[in-house]
Amino acid sequence: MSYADPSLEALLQRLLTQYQPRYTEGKVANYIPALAQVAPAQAGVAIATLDGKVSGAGAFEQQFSLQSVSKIFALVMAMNRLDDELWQRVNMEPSGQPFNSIVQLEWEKGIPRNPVINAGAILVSDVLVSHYSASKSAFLSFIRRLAQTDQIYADQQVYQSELEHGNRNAALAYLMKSFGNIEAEVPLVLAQYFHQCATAISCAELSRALLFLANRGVQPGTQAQICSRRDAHRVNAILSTSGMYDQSGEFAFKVGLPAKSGVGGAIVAIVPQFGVITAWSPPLNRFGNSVVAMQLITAIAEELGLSLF
Ligand SMILES: NC(=O)CC[C@H](N)C(=O)O
Repeated sequence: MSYADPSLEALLQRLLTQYQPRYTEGKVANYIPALAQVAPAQAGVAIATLDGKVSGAGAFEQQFSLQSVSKIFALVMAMNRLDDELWQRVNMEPSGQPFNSIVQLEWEKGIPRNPVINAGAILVSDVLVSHYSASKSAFLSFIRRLAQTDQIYADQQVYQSELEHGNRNAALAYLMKSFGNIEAEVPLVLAQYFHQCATAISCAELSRALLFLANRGVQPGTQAQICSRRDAHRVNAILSTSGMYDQSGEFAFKVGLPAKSGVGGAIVAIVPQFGVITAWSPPLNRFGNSVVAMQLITAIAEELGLSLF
């Protein structure tokens, strides 16, 4: 049982009422039928703070498709198994390209620019398949442990839809395999990646699950060391420069927090030493980032003075 902070709740409610009507400015992801069916006029927002409180407004307890935000959890799991070897196989630079771009990967000989574009995340999925037994359930157990609930599953409809329409991700995976940068069989790696993307989670659960990144790798409450302090720093650095795809520069300029978006409509922002904000609303802008979630997080960071810079 967690408690809410009434003043944060009032702030979230006010901003949600102000920004939710702007969902009409975006378009729900339509690259797979399972996501194209999601109703657009929805939004939720939640803040988990290091003292264990979770405050929310709107549909903050409703689950949505985690999509690219899953790349954070997979990356932490991979970092827990590989040290420098990981950073020889994937770079740490912003890409300046759409998240599923292929050209750059060919130029750069199968080494993805960073672990949060699709190519990099597929490589990270390869590390999980190769270094964890039962890697799909290991991923799910990791998120459940962090979110402190067993009510998190991979949505089978989304998973099937991803598999059936995954040609571009398959192209990225086979291209990396041709350069010798993927170890396992490509279908296994893609199944792992799509399974991660298909995770269904709520704003409240996601905010709670990522608190360790705001707390130098330690999960507040249990005090468990989820990753090293150095790796928490590294993940936040990558999210600051690359987490919002080719809108990462603008996001740093306007908000100034490590953040990650997903085409399910979620954006999560890490506020070191304070907590984690998750906003969700399905319609996306042309970069694949949620229109309303972007506005909500920008406004929250501004009102609470959360920018790191
Ligand atoms: N940006 C995203 O959320 C991309 C995830 C999506 N499943 C894909 O691989 O294309």
